[in-house]
Amino acid sequence: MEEFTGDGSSPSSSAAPPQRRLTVTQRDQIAVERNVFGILRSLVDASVQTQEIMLKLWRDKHIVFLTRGLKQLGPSFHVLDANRPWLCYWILHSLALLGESVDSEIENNVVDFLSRCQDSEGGYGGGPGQLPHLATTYAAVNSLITLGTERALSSINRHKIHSFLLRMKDLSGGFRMHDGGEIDVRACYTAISVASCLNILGRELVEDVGNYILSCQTYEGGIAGEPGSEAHGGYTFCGLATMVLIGEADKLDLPTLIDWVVFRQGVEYGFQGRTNKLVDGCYSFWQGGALAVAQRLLSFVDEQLKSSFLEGKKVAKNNCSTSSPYMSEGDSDLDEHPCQFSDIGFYFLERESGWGSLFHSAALQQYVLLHCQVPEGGFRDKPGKQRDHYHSCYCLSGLSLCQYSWSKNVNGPGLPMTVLGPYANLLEPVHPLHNLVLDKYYNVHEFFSKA
Ligand SMILES: CC(C)=CCC/C(C)=C/CC/C(C)=C/COP(=O)(O)OP(=O)(O)O
Ligand SMILES: [Zn+2]
Repeated sequence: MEEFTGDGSSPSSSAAPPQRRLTVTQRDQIAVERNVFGILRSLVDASVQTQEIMLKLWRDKHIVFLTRGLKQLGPSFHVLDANRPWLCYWILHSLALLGESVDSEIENNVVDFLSRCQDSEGGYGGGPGQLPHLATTYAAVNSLITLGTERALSSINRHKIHSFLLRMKDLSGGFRMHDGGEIDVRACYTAISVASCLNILGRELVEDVGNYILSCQTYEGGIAGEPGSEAHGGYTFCGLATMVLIGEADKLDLPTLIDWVVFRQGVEYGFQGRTNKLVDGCYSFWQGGALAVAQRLLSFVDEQLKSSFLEGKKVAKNNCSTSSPYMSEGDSDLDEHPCQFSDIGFYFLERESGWGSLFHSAALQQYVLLHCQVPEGGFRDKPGKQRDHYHSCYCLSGLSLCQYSWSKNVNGPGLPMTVLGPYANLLEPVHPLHNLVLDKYYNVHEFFSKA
């Protein structure tokens, strides 16, 4: 076989120092390898570009879809007629997560519309003149907090809402959704969340609600809507958040609850709402939110694991005590200072996340961006389903939780490594107990702490 030197000159037998020689086959091999390397590199580049495109958050399209929804809320809008405060919240909160604010005309329309939904005896109904309901009260209050202006916040009749919440309180400790309505964990959460944000949370509202929630934690570890029912992600979030807001999260069986929630993340990377059901984008918030809350409860989980190990049994569930582990010394006199309960949610934000994310947050972002995001704007439950405002709100809320899930503090910066896709995907951070954009929460906390 003819030989070639490595630099292409003729073979030489002179006394010159021996040069490394390559055979034709070797040269061909190098050429082929360079080629393959080049092809691989362009494939990798192309796939990075494709990924950047596929994993891109289509902000502008979402903003158009959401804003259009808000403009349709007028008197001629009859779809979801009893749910219009919800539509306001889903849309306004989604826009706030995207860092968008609404113009003053829309803002005034929303404030006027919600004022017409406010009952003269307190609370908000699903539309003007409708029965006040806890779910729509939560949606209306969160909408007004998200608007955040003086006009929006002062349109809320806090004292009347307080009477409405007291009227919904049941002897069991739980709350009814409306006069004569069902008692469930959703009602407890919406009542306590609203009272906490409005700085009207006192002992009379808190009394025994913890015991009611404890009676809903099931053998699986998750929380059901009512005693004896099946554990569900929506109620697990509501139950856990309520327990934190009243300072009693340590009474839940936290290790089992966390176990149940983390195993709800499926092979599709999304979360399912309950055992053996399909994954759905909205559980990115309900289940992801429960874990975002739980990751700040490390000290209680440690305590429970230690005591269950030492005692060889589960922690007693009804080990009631009135002092809250969230409060600083001297805060125990709650009867004289009932509004200190409202500060629990505020100080919760200072609790550090001991573990980092408890779920696969990059995988969940992939599910939301690739399978739930509709490129024309909006989000859906899963491929094959239509986009809607509810799924847009909870997919975006879950996405935000993922992006900040490795930050030590809730208001720490979103770390580039934890944002899947381009960094421009980064959303605003949320208060995980209320699902309000953090700045909006700080604003309302300050506004009503003077009251
Ligand atoms: C603040 C507030 C009002 C919170 C609500 C929380 C929430 C989402 C509760 C879930 C209710 C529920 C049992 C849905 C099951 O629907 P399904 O059977 O259609 O869905 P699945 O198959 O995913 O369980
Ligand atoms: Zn859903």
